[in-house]
Amino acid sequence: MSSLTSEYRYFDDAPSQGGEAAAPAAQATAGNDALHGHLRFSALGKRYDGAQGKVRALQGIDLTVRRGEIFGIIGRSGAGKSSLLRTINRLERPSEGRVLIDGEDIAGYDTNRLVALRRRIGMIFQHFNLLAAKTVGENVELPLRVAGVPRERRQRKVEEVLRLVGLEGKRDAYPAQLSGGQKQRVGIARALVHDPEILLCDEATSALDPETTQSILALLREINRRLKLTVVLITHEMEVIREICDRVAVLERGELVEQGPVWQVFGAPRHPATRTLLAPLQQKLPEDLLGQLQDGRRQPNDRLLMELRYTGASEREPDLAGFGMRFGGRVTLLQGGVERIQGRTLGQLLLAVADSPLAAEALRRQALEVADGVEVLGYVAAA
Ligand SMILES: Nc1ncnc2c1ncn2[C@@H]1O[C@H](COP(=O)(O)OP(=O)(O)OP(=O)(O)O)[C@@H](O)[C@H]1O
Repeated sequence: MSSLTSEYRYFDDAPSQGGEAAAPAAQATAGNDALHGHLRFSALGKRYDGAQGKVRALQGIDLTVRRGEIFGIIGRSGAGKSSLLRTINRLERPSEGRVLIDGEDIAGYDTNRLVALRRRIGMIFQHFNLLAAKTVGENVELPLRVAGVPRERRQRKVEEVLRLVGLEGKRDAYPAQLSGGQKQRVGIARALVHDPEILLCDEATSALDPETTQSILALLREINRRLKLTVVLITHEMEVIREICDRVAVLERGELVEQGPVWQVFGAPRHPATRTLLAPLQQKLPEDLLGQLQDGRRQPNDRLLMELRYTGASEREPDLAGFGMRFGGRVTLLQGGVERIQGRTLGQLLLAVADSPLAAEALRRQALEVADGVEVLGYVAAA
């Protein structure tokens, strides 16, 4: 769970001569361009001293986030997502293992280097964390002020980032006068004022309605492409991962249980925890059909129900004419659909086949020629 105090401290804990503090880290990574925005966790573990003893929040995490990708972290509540995210900017200190940013272990960083590191890593939050008594412009300007950036440069930067997030006219507005989506745009603008290499998103769209979520995701994608920013996000909204992430990692009880390209993990989830998380996206057999389902054919015109799955693992797309030719008889699409994720076709189709000369097993074999996976569910009476 996020702690508000430490989030505010994020913008606040620079030493008074903050402007000079950026130098050491900048020097340390200079000449290492290929690695900018690159992130690696190595045998990472995190324990907390909880009220009932030690809580093991993370263990043995080995994970690489590549430069410029949008990387999602999912897991049920308490799986360790926030803990992992917050080790990247050392809002949390690892108990074991290492976090390497641009190839460098951040464990030994002193305050100055930590401040410099946090300027290279922007962060946005679920509840935006804007200061209510300050205008949009002042909120965005705050990290620059803390860093001791001269006034004129601050003004220029604030204008630039507000334009980038589509809030040109809102500089003098107060947060209370903004919609949720606009507030998150302010949060994004504030996170970008130091031209970071990495952007951390902590449930950034979870407080927003679906339409606003879409517009914020579009903005994040645009920023990722335009600024070549590495984005790491945690979310409980699987649609967010599907919409914008390149790769995804699944945490379960503090362990990394699955990772891969989104099309692969979503198309064919291997770990039970992943399957549970993705279950809301899966279509279930409609109740009326479930009630009628029988193992064998009782009447000659009973219909065989088959579920065809497209996992993205092959080039296959649902070939409607092919269904008719291969299965014989009448083929009806009862439910389902496919979508394109990262150029792959993923989805499920529930088909009913009536009056086919083929038996169930022969139909299953035919179906495997036109889909990545098939399940014969049984028979139902003719419609
Ligand atoms: N400051 C803390 N002190 C003690 N235990 C903590 C602390 N922060 C997190 N934990 C515990 O560590 C575990 C992982 O928590 P974490 O917040 O990282 O999970 P999460 O996946 O982000 O959960 P959520 O989706 O609910 O935010 C949980 O058991 C949590 O109770």
